Amino acid sequence: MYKAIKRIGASISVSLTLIIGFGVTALLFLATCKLEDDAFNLDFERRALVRVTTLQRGLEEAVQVLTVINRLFATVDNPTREQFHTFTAPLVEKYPHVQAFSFQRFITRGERAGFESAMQARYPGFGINAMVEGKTVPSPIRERYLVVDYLEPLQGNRPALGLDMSANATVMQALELAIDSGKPVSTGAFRLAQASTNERGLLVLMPVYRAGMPLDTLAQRRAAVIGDTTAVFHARVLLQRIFNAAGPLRREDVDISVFIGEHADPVDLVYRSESSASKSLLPSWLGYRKPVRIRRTFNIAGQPWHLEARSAPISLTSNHSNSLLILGAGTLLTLLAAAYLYTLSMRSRRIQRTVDERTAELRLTNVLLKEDIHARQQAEQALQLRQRAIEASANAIIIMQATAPDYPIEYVNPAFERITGYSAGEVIGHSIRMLESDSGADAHAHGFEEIWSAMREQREGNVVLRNHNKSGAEVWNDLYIAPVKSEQGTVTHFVAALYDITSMKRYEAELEFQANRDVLTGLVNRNMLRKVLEEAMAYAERYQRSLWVVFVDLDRFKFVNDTLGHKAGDLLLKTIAGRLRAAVRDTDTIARLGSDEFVIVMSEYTGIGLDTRHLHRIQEAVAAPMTIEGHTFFPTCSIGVAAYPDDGRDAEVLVKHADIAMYRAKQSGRDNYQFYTPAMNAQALERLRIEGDLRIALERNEFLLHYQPKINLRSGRIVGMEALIRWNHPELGMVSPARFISLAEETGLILPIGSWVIRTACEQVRAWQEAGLGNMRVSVNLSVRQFVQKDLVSSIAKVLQETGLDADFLELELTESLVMTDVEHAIGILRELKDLGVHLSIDDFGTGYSSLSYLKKFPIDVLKIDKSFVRDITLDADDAAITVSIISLAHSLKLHVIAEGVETEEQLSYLRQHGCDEMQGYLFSPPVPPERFVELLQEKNDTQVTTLEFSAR
Ligand SMILES: Nc1nc2c(ncn2[C@@H]2O[C@H](COP(=O)(O)O[C@H]3[C@@H](O)[C@H](n4cnc5c(=O)[nH]c(N)nc54)O[C@@H]3COP(=O)(O)O)[C@@H](O)[C@H]2O)c(=O)[nH]1
Repeated sequence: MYKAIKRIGASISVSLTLIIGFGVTALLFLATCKLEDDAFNLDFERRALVRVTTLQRGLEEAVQVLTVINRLFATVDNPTREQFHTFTAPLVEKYPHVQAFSFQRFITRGERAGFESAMQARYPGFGINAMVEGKTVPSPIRERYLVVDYLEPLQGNRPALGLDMSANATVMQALELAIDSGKPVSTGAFRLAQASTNERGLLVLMPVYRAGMPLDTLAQRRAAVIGDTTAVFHARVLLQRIFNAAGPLRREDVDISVFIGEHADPVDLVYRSESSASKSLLPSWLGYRKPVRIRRTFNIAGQPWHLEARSAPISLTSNHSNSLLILGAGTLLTLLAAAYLYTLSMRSRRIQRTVDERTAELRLTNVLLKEDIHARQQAEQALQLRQRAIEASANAIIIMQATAPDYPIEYVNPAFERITGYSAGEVIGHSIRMLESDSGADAHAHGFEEIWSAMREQREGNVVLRNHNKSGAEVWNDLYIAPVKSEQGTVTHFVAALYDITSMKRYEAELEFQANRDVLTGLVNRNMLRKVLEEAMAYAERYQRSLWVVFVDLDRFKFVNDTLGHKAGDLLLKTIAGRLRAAVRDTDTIARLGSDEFVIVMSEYTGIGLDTRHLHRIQEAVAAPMTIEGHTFFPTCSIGVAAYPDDGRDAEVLVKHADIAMYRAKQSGRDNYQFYTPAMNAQALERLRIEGDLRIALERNEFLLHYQPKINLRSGRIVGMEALIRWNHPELGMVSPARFISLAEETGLILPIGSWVIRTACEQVRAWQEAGLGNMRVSVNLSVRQFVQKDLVSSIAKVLQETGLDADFLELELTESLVMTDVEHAIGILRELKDLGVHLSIDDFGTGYSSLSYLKKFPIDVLKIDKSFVRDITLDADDAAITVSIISLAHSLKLHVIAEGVETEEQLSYLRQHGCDEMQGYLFSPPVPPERFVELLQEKNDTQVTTLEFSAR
């Protein structure tokens, strides 16, 4: 853009220079031209006027001469031809511009012949002639002739001699004027007889009157006229001679046209002088200036003359030397200036171009330089970025020289120190060998061998290393090594990337742990147990050894869990896990299957046989008292054992059989161990069958209720009864609730079954009331599932309403563990039930860990002492003490207290002695069918019931 502007500027300056230069030059030229033209015009005008004056003077002079000649005739009467010759001869000589002097005489028709013959004597062949179409021919007969009589000089004018001029109107017209005026009169132009060409001439006439004749009037003059003296002028010659005679007027730069007439009528043109310049073949407009014209009209002898002087078409150079000089000089200067400027401009342009080229080159160089710098910067930035990236890398980067055998370290990044604990200063220059921890026994340590061999073979290598950092902590590293080659392809270095995969390994271990371990206790889980067991079986098979699968289940764990919560339960489980670990051999595997179920895999090894002492050790370990959240427990466990290969060759089968055996141990009163027998398997199968039958028992109406009386210990009367379900199985006979209630709980069948129980009990009691058997209260056991069902209260209200039993005669028995599982929730439900009007009783009281503070909040009516305390009440001081405490506690809380499982008089006596309110047990009656219960009512309540009577029954 800048260049273009400069170029335009240069062009403009040159153009301006040219314009101004030419403008000034033109102005100067024009001004000078004007001056020169003015001067020329003046000069020309002056010279033209000189010509006009010369012409005028010449003509006047001729007229003067004519006047002189005419005086000859006025002075001398009828002068002779010789006289005429003598008189005119000097005049002819003096005035060469006069073609001839003549005397023209009027001759009448009659005089013609005489005249002609007289003349013929002197001039043979003479005749009066006339001019016809330029030729002289004998004049026709006329009345009067005006004949050229005297003619001087004759030479050159002979054709005119004898010429009759009377036929020439021009001549005659002028003659008349001359006759009338008595003055010389010039004719117009006409063709002269003596002229060889078509050139014309003129005559100046002056009348010749007869001597002595009066001439005062016109008529006198016309009458007196005899002829005229004539000066004959050959117009061109006349004018030529006049002008020639003028000397200085002979310049050829003036074109002169002379017309005998008032205007420049071409017909009247008698003379034209052409300058040599006007004869140029060049057109006038081409380099010639416009001619200057001077016109003058003057009168000579009554004849108007018109003269036009025209400057010859001269070139601009003539008379314009100065202006042309100026023009030339100006043009030259302008051109020089323009050329100079142009040269300057061109030079400037050349310089500019050179500068531009240099600039472009420089720019290109600059661009290339910039690109180079940019590329370098980028390369540098890339290097820096890589350097920073390496520096910032979370992984250790190590660069080693490819110099065997040590391959010294040349560079380590900050992550290296973070991972290994070694600073750059500590390792640079040293072999990577220093990183190898002394862990020869570690299989992963062999990874370093792979690194060394990779470096020796100059190839890539990758190993996972379990190593130790500087402080000795275990670290897992994933180490990649790769050779770094020079441009020539020589391996100069090795670069190693050391990834700290310790966390990943830990996480893997964690995952593995979670996949195979029980999170709570850290023991092997069910999944891992199978693997361990399969390995152990394979080992046992290979070495023909025995193998035990020991199923350990804590007794009453559910109680702890339900009463103290999961946290306490977890603590208990962890404690038990630790105890089991301590109780078994290192080679034994302990697994936790869930809840309080543990499985121990015991293998027989050489010198380490399997016997029941191992089981005892487990029992003893578990049974050690433990205190959790201030509560002391004496946990026990039930153990089932299945032996490989006798009890199964499959891991699952073995565990299942051990479970069955454990179940049997539970049934056998807990805190014992049982070895699996095929019979147990049959029982387990039966359990499954019961479960199936249980689902249809309600529909088949196979359930019935037995009622166990509750006896007031003061009155000895039946004051109520507990409704206990019975299942009259079509094949198994009467099935105890102990065999199916827990199963019904597990399957959820307890809800419809429990609902049936409540309704049936209410109907029965209401029926008895209506039958007049008294207003006794019936208690019904409520399972956990029933207690937590949402419509419990409403469904009970509905049953009461539908059966018509007053709520006061219904008592709901809830186990201690049930209400202590979620105390706040339990309190809410209990209050609702209480609001309904039913009685509430805590069953199995004393077996759990009821908080007294909570107990106070429960809106309960009765505490039922568990039969396990009653059983040994007379044998075990603790049980006796607990029983007494419960009675005392109940009373202090203004609750009734009832003891169950009373079988002996001693028990009864003890309870009565310590203020127990009621009792229930075989001592009085087992649970009995309704009909029997009616009989009992009738039997017992109608008589005074005493202790003795109980014994007697
Ligand atoms: N949720 C429900 N549970 C019920 C229902 N019916 C019974 N049960 C529970 O089943 C368990 C076993 O009951 P059962 O075999 O009927 O045993 C009861 C009595 O027969 C027995 N008992 C009564 N007196 C004595 C005695 O002197 N000695 C002795 N060894 N046993 C005796 O005690 C059982 C009653 O116990 P409890 O309920 O704690 O009062 C049992 O847990 C029942 O609760 C039911 O309909 N729903």
